Amino acid sequence: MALLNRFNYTSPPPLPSFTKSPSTSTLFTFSTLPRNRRHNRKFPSFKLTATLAADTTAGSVSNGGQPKLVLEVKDLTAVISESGQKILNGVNLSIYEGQIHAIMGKNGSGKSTFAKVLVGHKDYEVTGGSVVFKGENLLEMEPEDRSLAGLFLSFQSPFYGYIMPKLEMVNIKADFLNRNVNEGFSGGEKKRNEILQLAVLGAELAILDEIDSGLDVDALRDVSKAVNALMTPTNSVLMITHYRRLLEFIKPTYIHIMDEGRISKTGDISIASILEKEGYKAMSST
Ligand SMILES: Nc1ncnc2c1ncn2[C@@H]1O[C@H](COP(=O)(O)OP(=O)(O)OP(=O)(O)O)[C@@H](O)[C@H]1O
Repeated sequence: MALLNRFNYTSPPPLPSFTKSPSTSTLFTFSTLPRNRRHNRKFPSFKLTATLAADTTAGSVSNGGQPKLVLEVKDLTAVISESGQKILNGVNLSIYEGQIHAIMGKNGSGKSTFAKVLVGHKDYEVTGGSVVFKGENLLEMEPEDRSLAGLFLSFQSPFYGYIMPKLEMVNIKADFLNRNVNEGFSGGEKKRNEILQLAVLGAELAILDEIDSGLDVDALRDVSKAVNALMTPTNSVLMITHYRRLLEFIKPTYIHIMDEGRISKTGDISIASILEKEGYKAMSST
């Protein structure tokens, strides 16, 4: 029985606690949507094996005591457009300003699909649920409109003066500017380049899909440093990873486990430690 795939939006739960020792392309979501933020104080709660309850407002910024909701995903279901195969089976997730959320999960559990659905990738069709991004109904927007609204942006033509300090921050040599984006870059350099996009564009919500894949330890440190340096009280990050080492560099407010197209568990960094020691069987909902 899945114990954690249900959200209770009725009352603010206590802080997370555990009672049990219990692939793809990289993309970014950039938000420059109008500031008609909704001050929504609905909090999800969860149950993990014995007891886990997560107040996902932890780590969020309080302006006048009111955490600001950046992304609210409710019961999101989606299929592959071509085949109709169901991939997302009711994703629920709330991200508040200043938070870093990590999604982990077995291969094929739907992590990247979730990320792509958020940016309106044409391969997927949303069949149910809702996604509110800073008060806007994301699902009503065409992918182009999401891009125009700042949801997805591909870095094309840098403004030299503006990005020089950013280049330094992510440890990229200035000759980068003389090359076309991603032309002649190694895998690790591409990752740094992608983080540079994030640096330049100042994403408010960045979705980082396996930014740790293919990076050597120095590059991982650089990339993580850049992400951390970009965090402000109003920035948020949703990162997908298989490995705890990234989470040691970029410390998540919450870790979610995706299983068969839904978030089945939520907790703190200890989830990653358990995963590393025991594998996903330790996350089994039985
Ligand atoms: N465009 C597509 N066409 C066909 N199948 C797809 C497509 N996109 C996703 N899938 C399938 O949907 C399932 C979920 O894929 P997804 O890439 O979201 O998983 P994931 O959790 O990111 O996996 P990994 O950890 O290996 O990156 C997989 O079985 C995958 O083969």
